[in-house]
Amino acid sequence: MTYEIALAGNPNVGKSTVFNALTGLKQHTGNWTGKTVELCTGMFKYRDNLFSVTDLPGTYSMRGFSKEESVSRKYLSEKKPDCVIIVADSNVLERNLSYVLEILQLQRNAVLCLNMNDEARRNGTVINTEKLSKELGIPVLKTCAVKKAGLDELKQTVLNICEKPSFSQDEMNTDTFLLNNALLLSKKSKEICDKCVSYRNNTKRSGRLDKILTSKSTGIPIMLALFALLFWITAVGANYPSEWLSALFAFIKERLYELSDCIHVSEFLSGILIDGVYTTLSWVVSVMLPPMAIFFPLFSIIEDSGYLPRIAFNLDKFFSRCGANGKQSLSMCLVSDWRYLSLFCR
Ligand SMILES: Nc1nc2c(ncn2[C@@H]2O[C@H](COP(=O)(O)OP(=O)(O)OP(=O)(O)O)[C@@H](O)[C@H]2O)c(=O)[nH]1
Ligand SMILES: [Mg+2]
Repeated sequence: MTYEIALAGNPNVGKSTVFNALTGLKQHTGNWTGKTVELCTGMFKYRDNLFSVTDLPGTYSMRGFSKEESVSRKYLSEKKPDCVIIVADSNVLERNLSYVLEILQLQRNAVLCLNMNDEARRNGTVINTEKLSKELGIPVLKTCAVKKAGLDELKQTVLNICEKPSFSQDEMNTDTFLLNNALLLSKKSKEICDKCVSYRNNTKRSGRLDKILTSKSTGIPIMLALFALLFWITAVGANYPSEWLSALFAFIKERLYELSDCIHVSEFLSGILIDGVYTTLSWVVSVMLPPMAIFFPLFSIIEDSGYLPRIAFNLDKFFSRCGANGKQSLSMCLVSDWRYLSLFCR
């Protein structure tokens, strides 16, 4: 049999990582929001069944109007896949649950995949999957997609749902189903989490840190200071290796002149090769390589720390005034930082 399944959930919860782990493809992943912007489909085989998986762009609600939001909403409401894998970040389940509840309004043949279980365990967040499953009326399981943990159980659960769906598409249009939905939605995310999730103190500490990094008074100054520091370290730090590389290339250039004299290369040819090709290449390498070698590792550290989605959140209000959204700030930041750096380092 061939079944159609979809991966849905909030941005940056690991949908594409689950997708890659299931299909063996290499869909773009990274620690900031809004990487997947279009539908991406792949296949995998499990117990003689073929599954066509669609990785949906991450969204915060069904009511948004950005391109990614409409792509996901349209797919879930019109395409009606055999099963939806709803991916949630176990560390911030309460925040993720409102979208889970919205998806369940449209599609009950679903499984909740509590991803990033490794981090949740480290932070002391304990989720009672049985209770949560009862509350939501769908299977719930824990995964760690980067380590491919929990994926066999996920595939088996998906197969069970596809073979024996809890609701047929017709049933999902009946009054009983709609009443059931109303009951489910009447719970708020907090009420469900209070029953099913317990936290250790450091989760509260990280919540406090989150407030500082995203509050109006401190969020923007911290962000500006951090980027100024990043820019300064890159620009100033790159000058030293740039000078060393220039000196090294100048030394090699002298040797190349000597070599061309020695083997009697014509002035015209040595002009093209040494003054043209070699000098241009060595100039580009000595000017561009050092800032790149400093900027990108530093940016990766910031990415790994999970700060980028906070930047997107902080800037969302400003960007929305010109019809854009906060997620675009990251690509703009990368491009503009890079342009200024290459001018500055010259
Ligand atoms: N620690 C940990 N990190 C994970 C896990 N799964 C995914 N990640 C990381 O989480 C980040 C986001 O993963 P993506 O797969 O790009 O998330 P996404 O939901 O597709 O994001 P959008 O496409 O922006 O909606 C990446 O840095 C992944 O490496 C996990 O189980 N544990
Ligand atoms: Mg993605």
